[in-house]
Amino acid sequence: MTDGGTTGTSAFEHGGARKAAEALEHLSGFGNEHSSEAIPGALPEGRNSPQRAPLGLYAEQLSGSAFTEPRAENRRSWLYRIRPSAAHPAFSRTGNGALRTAPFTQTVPDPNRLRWNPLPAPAEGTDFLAGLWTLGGNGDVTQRAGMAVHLYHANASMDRVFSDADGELLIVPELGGLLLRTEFGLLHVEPGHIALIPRGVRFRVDLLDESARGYVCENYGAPFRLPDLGPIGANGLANARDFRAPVAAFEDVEGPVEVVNKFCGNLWSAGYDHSPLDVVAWHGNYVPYAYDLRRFNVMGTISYDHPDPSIFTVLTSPSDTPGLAGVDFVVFAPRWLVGEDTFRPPYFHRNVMSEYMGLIEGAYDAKAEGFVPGGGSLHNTMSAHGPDRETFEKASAAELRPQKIDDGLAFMFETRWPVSLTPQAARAEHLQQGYDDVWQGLERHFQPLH
Ligand SMILES: O=C(O)Cc1cc(O)ccc1O
Ligand SMILES: [Fe+2]
Repeated sequence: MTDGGTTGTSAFEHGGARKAAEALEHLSGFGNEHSSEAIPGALPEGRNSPQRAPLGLYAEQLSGSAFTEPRAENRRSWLYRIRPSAAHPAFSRTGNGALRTAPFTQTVPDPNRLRWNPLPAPAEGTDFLAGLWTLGGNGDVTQRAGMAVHLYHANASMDRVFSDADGELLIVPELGGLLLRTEFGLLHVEPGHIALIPRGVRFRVDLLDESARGYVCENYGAPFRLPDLGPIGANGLANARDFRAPVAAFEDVEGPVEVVNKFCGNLWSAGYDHSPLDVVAWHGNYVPYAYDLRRFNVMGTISYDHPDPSIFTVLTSPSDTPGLAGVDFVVFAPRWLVGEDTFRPPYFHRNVMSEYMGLIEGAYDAKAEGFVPGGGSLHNTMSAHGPDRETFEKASAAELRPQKIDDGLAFMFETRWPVSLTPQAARAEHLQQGYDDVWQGLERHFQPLH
C-alpha cells in the first residue's frame, strides 16, 4: 500500500488480508524523525509549509506536545493531505457505549484484590470502538493526568474512523490480529504485539480474524516513552529500533464517512464527505507505532533475589516527579530464572503504585490458576498480594535448577494513583467471586528458636 490507492482496490479487500498485512513495509525507531511519501515528490523539500505544497496537497501540522516543550519531549508531525482536517461539518453527541472516562467517581474506591474473567462475547456487528468496555482508571482527563483501563471484544471491522483527543491508546491484543489503518499508514499487530495510537490521530481497525479481544491503556498523561536505562547501559529492555512506524498510505475516498471523536469523555460524531485517512506524505516524530513484545530484551538476576518488575518496563509515561510514573507498561516475557537461594516467583508485597495485570497467553508465574488469558487482576494501592498458596508451596520446595519460564506472556499497567472502577466493572458477571481465597491456607510455619 505504499503507493496509496483507494480502499476499494487494495490487496486487503481481495482476501489474503493477513498475508498483505504481514508484507507491510515499516519504518524503524522510537521517537526519531521519520518521513514517508506514498507518491514520490509528495513531501516538500527544505520547508514544511511551502506556498503551494507538492501535488496540490494541503500541509498541516499535528502537535502532540506544546510548541515550546523541551526538544527531547517535543512531538509533532507534518501531514500532506488531500483535504485539510479542518474541512468537516459540526460534531454532535453520539452514544458512549461502554466507554467511560476519568474522573471515575461512580463507585467507592475499593481496596480489595479483584480479578475478572474475559469479557463476554459481544453482539454481532460490534466493531473495535463499540467493543471497548471500561474497567476503571484514575486522574482527570481535563487535566491530562491519569489513565483508563479498557478491554475490547469485537467481531466486525470498523466502517467508521475514530480519534481520541483524551489520550493515547496503547492497544494490547490478546486474541485476533488487527490491521490499523491510520492517517500515517497501516500497522499490523497480532497477539503478543502492542500498538500505540497517539492522541488525536485518526484510525480505523480491521479485524484479521473472526473476532478480536484485548486490552487498552488510555493514557491521558505525557506520551509513553522508553525508560532510561541507567546502569543497564546503552542497550536492552525494548530496543528503539524494534519499534515499527507505518509508511504513508492514503485513502482517496469521496463519499460519506462517519468520523467519531472522543473528547473529554464523550463520543462525538460527524458525517464527512471524504475519508480523513487521506495523508499522502508525512514527516515527524509524532507517529503511531507497533512493537513485538517477544523482542523485549529481558534483564534479571544472575545471582540471587527477585528483582522488582520495573526491570521489565517497556514504556513509561513520566510525571513531574522523577521515577514516579503516571503509568508504566511492563511485560513479563519468557526468560530464565537462575537465582540461587531465592524464592523465584513474584514476592509477597504491598505497593504504593496500583497494578492492573492482564494475560496475553499461557500462564503467569505468581498464579497457579484463575488468572486466565483475556482476564485481568487489580491490586490497588497498598493491597497485599503475591503468589497464591499453590505457587508459594511449590516454589518454596522447588529444586533451584536454572528454569526457563516460557509458557506465558503477561503485562501490567502500573500507575501512581488508585484505580477506581466503573459500575459495570464493579458489578460485572465476569468479576470473580472469592479471589481472596487464593491466599487462604497459607500455613503458619513460624518456629521460634528456644
Ligand atoms: O503483582 C504482580 O504479580 C506484579 C509483580 C511482579 C513481580 O515480579 C514483582 C512485583 C510485582 O508487583
Ligand atoms: Fe504486584
